[in-house]
Amino acid sequence: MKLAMIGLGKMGINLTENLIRNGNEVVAFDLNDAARNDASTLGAHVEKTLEDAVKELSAPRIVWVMLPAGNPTNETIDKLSEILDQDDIVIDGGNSFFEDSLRHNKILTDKQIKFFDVGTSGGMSGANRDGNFMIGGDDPETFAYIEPIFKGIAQTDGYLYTGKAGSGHYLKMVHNGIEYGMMQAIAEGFDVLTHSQFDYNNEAVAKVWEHGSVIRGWLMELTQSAFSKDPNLDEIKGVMHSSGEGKWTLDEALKLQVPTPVIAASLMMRYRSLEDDTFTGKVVAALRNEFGGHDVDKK
Ligand SMILES: O=C(CO)[C@H](O)[C@H](O)COP(=O)(O)O
Repeated sequence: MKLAMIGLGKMGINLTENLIRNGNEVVAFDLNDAARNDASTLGAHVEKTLEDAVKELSAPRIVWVMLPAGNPTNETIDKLSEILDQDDIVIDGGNSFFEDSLRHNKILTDKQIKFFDVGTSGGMSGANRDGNFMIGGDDPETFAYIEPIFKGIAQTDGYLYTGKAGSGHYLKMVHNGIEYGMMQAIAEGFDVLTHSQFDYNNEAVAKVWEHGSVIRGWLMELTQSAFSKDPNLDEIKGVMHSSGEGKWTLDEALKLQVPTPVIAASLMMRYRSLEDDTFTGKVVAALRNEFGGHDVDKK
């Protein structure tokens, strides 16, 4: 099929390669010259504006938006709602907040443009080959029309049409909440090992856990990969940034009154990691000193 890829960052460029490898024709657009050159090298037809990229397509035009969540995606979808026609199709494959996707769905369906909110998992390598896609959208018939795209670029059984608009990004949000908890647990386990009386080799431990253990999986493979490059992670700081999905999952859990202590704690640990020293820590240390005479570390 022929489609436009809007956004050629880490995910968009890999999806472009995956789409082309699977027989699709890609018209690619990004503001960045180097990214457009990369896409051209991969065999995409590149254009310098969103409007020109869209003009290269024929009806029903399929436009895949692969931009950071928030303003870049919101502004692009607003613009697409102006330049696309009835029955054209917009796919948002980024990590948009599902309520933004519900709003995008309304803006586009008011103009009879079809919208699919697609959670994309598997990182850069999954975007490039055998990825994972969670696809929401109100129109199952249009999904059947675009399904061959996903069949080609996803791992076998690696895509799911989840029904109503918003449900794809909602599922990806919860997926990322789970991801926070799983990574935090792996990290805490290695922290215990590092502080223990035994002399473990982190990479060897990750490797053995990959082979037949209950906790094997891709995250463990990535753990081994990281330790193979930097055995004790001496070269990096323990600062854990976040892009919002863990917070959205927790917000939603609080709204629904569903207990999610692991995801909550994982998110708090990320926030904690952004601070060298915390006022909370000072207060607790001062109180321990006040009631129990426990030592405090002085600057
Ligand atoms: O969706 C992803 C993986 O599944 C992205 O890598 C996302 O950025 C991860 O979330 P965070 O940046 O908050 O760790």
